Amino acid sequence: MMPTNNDFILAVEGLTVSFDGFKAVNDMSLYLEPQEIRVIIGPNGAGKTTVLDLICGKTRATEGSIKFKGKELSKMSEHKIVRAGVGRKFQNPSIYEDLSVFENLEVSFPRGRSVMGALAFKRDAEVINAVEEVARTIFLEDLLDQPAALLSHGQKQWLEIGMLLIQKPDLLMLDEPVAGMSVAERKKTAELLRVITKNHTVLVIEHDMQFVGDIADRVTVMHQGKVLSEGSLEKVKADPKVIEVYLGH
Ligand SMILES: Nc1ncnc2c1ncn2[C@@H]1O[C@H](COP(=O)(O)OP(=O)(O)OP(=O)(O)O)[C@@H](O)[C@H]1O
Repeated sequence: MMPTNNDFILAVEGLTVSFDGFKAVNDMSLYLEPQEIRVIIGPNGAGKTTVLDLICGKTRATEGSIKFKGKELSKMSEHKIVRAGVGRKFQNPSIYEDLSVFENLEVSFPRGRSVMGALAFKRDAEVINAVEEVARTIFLEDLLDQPAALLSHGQKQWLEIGMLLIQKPDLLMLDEPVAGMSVAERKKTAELLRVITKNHTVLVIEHDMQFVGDIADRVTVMHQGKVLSEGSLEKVKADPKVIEVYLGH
C-alpha cells in the first residue's frame, strides 16, 4: 500500500522561502517516519539551516505546507510549535552557565498550567525523577550539582539536548550536534541519538560523514534549496549528481 501523509510524523511539501527574490528553500519536500534519524547534508548555503528555521517557525514560508502529526505548522507561532512537540537545538549551546546541571534541566521541565498547591509535592518528585532520568541519558548523572560553566564543550551540547528531551518533544531537530567535539564525545553522541530515537524522531544537519554514517537511517542531500538525492548514505554517496556537487567539475 502507498503510504499516506498520516503514516509520516512530518510531511513537508512544496516548501519555499524567498528572501528578496532569492529562494533559499525552493519547492522542498521531506517525509519523516516516526522514530527515524534523518540527516540532511549538502554544501554550504544549500538551505539546510533554513529548512529547520521554517519547521520551528523562526522563519515564515513563502509557500508550501509543513504537516506535523496532522497539524499544519506553517502558520503557527514558535511557542505553539514547541508545544505541538517540536524541539530545536541550535549550533551554539544556550544553557545557563551559572546554574547547575540539575537546575538547567529543572528550568526546562514543562510546568503544568494551574496546579493546585496540594499537588506541589507530587510535582517536585516528578521533576526530580524526570531530571535524573534525562541526566542518565545524557551521561551527566554524576555531575548534577556541577555548574554548567565547568562542563566540557561536548557535555554542554549534551546538556542542551537534555533540556529539550525533558520537554518530551516528538521531533528533535539538531544543527551540527558534534561540531567541536572530541572523537570520544562524537561516539557517545551517536550512542545518545540511538537511545533517543526509541521515543523520538530526529532530524539532524551534519557535515561529519563518519558521524552521518554512524547515525543516519536515511540521508537527504540538499543543493540550491532543493532535494538533490535521498536514501541510505551508501546510495546517495554513489549518486552521480551528489558526486558532482561535492567534487565540483
Ligand atoms: N534571513 C535571510 N535573509 C537572506 N538570505 C538568507 C537568510 N537566511 C539564509 N539566507 C541565505 O540562504 C542560503 C541558504 O542558507 P542556509 O544557512 O540555510 O544554508 P546551509 O545549507 O545551512 O549552509 P551551511 O552548511 O553553511 O550552514 C544562503 O545563501 C544564505 O545566505
